[in-house]
Amino acid sequence: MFSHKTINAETLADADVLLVRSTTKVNQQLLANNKQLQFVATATAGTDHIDQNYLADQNIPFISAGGCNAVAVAEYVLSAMLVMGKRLNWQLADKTVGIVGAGHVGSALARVLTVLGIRHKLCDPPLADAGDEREFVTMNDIMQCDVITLHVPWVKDGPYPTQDLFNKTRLAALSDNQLLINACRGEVINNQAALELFEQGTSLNLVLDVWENEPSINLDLIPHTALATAHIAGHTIEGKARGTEMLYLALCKHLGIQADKKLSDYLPRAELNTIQINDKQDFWQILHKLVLNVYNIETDDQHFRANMHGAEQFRYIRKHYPIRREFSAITLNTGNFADSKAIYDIGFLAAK
Ligand SMILES: NC(=O)c1ccc[n+]([C@@H]2O[C@H](COP(=O)([O-])OP(=O)(O)OC[C@H]3O[C@@H](n4cnc5c(N)ncnc54)[C@H](O)[C@@H]3O)[C@@H](O)[C@H]2O)c1
Ligand SMILES: O=C(O)[C@H](O)[C@H](O)COP(=O)(O)O
Repeated sequence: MFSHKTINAETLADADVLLVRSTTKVNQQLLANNKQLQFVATATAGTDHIDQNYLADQNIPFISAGGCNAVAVAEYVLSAMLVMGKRLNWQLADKTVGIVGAGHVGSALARVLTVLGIRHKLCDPPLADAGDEREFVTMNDIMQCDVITLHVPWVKDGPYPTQDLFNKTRLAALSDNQLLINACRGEVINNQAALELFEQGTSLNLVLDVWENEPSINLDLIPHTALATAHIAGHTIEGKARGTEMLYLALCKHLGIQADKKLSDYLPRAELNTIQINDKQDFWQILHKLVLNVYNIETDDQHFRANMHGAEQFRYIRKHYPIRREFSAITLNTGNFADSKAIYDIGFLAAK
């Protein structure tokens, strides 16, 4: 096992299989001394750290763990919306959410919003052009939404680039009645442009989990953000374990061996495993309390602001991220609460 500090062309010279996460850049330089690699995989949804063309040229099979942390990111976005909705004095039920990128994460979020009755629109030109039958809107329509949340891969060129999707023009077009959330890749928002607009007095509501040039991010941007975290939107224990399980299954298949381990055998019981609902409160109060009980983005935000002074801290915060669970780890006693179904439909478990 290697850390980002020790993995290099020499240490990988005799590797047969390479399993990574997002901080290891897999390219010709890293694999320069290796003549025997048979399989590469990343336990992440994003693949921008992998030179897939190089692997294909070398006939090295590659897989990623698309979808492993989609639920985690959707829960992160919901927590952000609930916290920001309260700060902005919004009724979330009256707001429209624009989801850019309708893949695993965008679709998981759309499912949650559908259950909650929150209007939402999807923008995904690659899927629309490929014949996906869902209804899609343009970026111009997305720009009118109250909440805009980004779930695209980092793509530098080609027909659907996402780098700088939110350039200075788009950022300047947003009002202080809108909320922009980036939990995909930092390079999708031009951070320097955002900083310049803030310094000119814009009051954009910006939630950033991901940053340009991680881990050496632009520290000056942090105080201007409404909520800031260290690329942990997908870091539930379930999300990480699912990614590992996907790689394990793919590697077993590649090696022709029987997989005999299951993710469910390894997940610990949640510390806070049962919540009792007070059915005198209204649905949105209960939802707010439940979601923030399981994942309160403000806790991560405060920790980030207090400790984030440079690249080493960025890495440290991510590496030492506390155990975070998904709603599905928590059993609820909803008593006579009339809207229990919606709560279960966003992932919580019903007590037997
Ligand atoms: N912050 C985190 O912890 C975290 C966790 C998971 C994923 N991510 C990032 O989020 C991205 C999305 O994750 P996913 O699992 O949903 O990936 P995915 O591949 O399932 O979905 C991405 C979607 O974006 C669409 N897309 C591509 N270019 C687009 C464009 N120009 N405009 C609109 N849509 C476009 C694709 O067609 C696809 O449907 C990943 O690539 C990764 O970089 C971050
Ligand atoms: O792409 C992904 O899946 C996420 O960004 C993921 O959370 C990255 O996590 P890391 O590999 O950096 O721990």
